[in-house]
Amino acid sequence: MTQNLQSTTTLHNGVHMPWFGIGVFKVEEGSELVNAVKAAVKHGYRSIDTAAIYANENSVGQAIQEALLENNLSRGDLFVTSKVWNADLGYEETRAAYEASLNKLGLDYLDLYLIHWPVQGKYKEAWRALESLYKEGRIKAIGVSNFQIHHLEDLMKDAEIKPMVNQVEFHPQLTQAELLQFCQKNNIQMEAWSPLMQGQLLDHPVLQEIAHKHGKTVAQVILRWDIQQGVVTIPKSTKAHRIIENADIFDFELTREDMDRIQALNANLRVGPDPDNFDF
Ligand SMILES: NC(=O)C1=CN([C@@H]2O[C@H](COP(=O)(O)OP(=O)(O)OC[C@H]3O[C@@H](n4cnc5c(N)ncnc54)[C@H](OP(=O)(O)O)[C@@H]3O)[C@@H](O)[C@H]2O)C=CC1
Ligand SMILES: O=C1CO[C@H](CO)[C@@H](O)[C@@H]1O
Repeated sequence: MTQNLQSTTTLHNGVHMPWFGIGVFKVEEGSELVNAVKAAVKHGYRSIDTAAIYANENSVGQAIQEALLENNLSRGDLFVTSKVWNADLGYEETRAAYEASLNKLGLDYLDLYLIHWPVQGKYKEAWRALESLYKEGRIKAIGVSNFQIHHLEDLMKDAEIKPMVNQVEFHPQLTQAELLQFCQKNNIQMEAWSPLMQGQLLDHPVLQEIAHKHGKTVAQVILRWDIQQGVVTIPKSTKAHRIIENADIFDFELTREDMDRIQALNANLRVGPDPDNFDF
């Protein structure tokens, strides 16, 4: 299936989204972040995932500008995602939050803009704002994050445009089988956040055994497992050698048995908040 780091999935509106990207949660504004994003682009990454709440859009924007120049790329070569934070959910508020993110990033459009969390009673107005920006041609694709099946069903009752992406916590201990099936049936692209479970899975014996068999690292096995089952993945690292390592997953294939063994590690364990029970 996926051939290389720049291979894309086609969203239901025809937009091409890379299967692989870099996430930048918990990386503050500054040179460490700028260098990480630049290293990623230099080594072939084309997708960057940030959010207003990460408070690092200025540095992401700086890195994008420098990376485009240094690698002789144009804006259209990159796929940039940001997210509207909970405090800004509302028609006017969300439109204003989009402008604020664009300003910080120094961009005139985003490839993907997501509702970060399904705050009850708030996400439908925010979705209307995303739909309006999309229809005005200001965003290439719109989606949601941390939506469970019932949130998606509720949103789609009133939505004019179906979400193109749902970005959720997804790793071998939280395999989200029902949600994945629902999204695939509805042509909503699943995207994995904390794909490495924030580093907590790297010494898992089953994953180590599979990694050893393929001459790969555990991180590479997990990320390969994502894309082999049609899930976009965005591991975070600020270390150049890991940025390179994480992306080096296009020269091997997990067997059906490997895939099933990883799937069987599911324990419905989260590192992040439960979308049905969060309070922020
Ligand atoms: N929509 C949402 O609600 C959320 C979205 N996200 C997005 O998903 C992205 C990824 O998730 P995140 O929570 O950052 O966690 P990840 O699962 O990507 O894990 C990141 C951690 O693993 C370490 N790491 C990365 N690669 C390797 C490697 N090859 N070997 C060993 N350790 C490694 C990193 O350390 P180091 O940097 O030192 O290499 C870091 O500590 C975020 O950055 C963000 O963009 C995340 C959380 C919530
Ligand atoms: O993406 C994320 C990381 O930051 C937030 C907290 O500050 C999380 O809640 C969110 O899911």
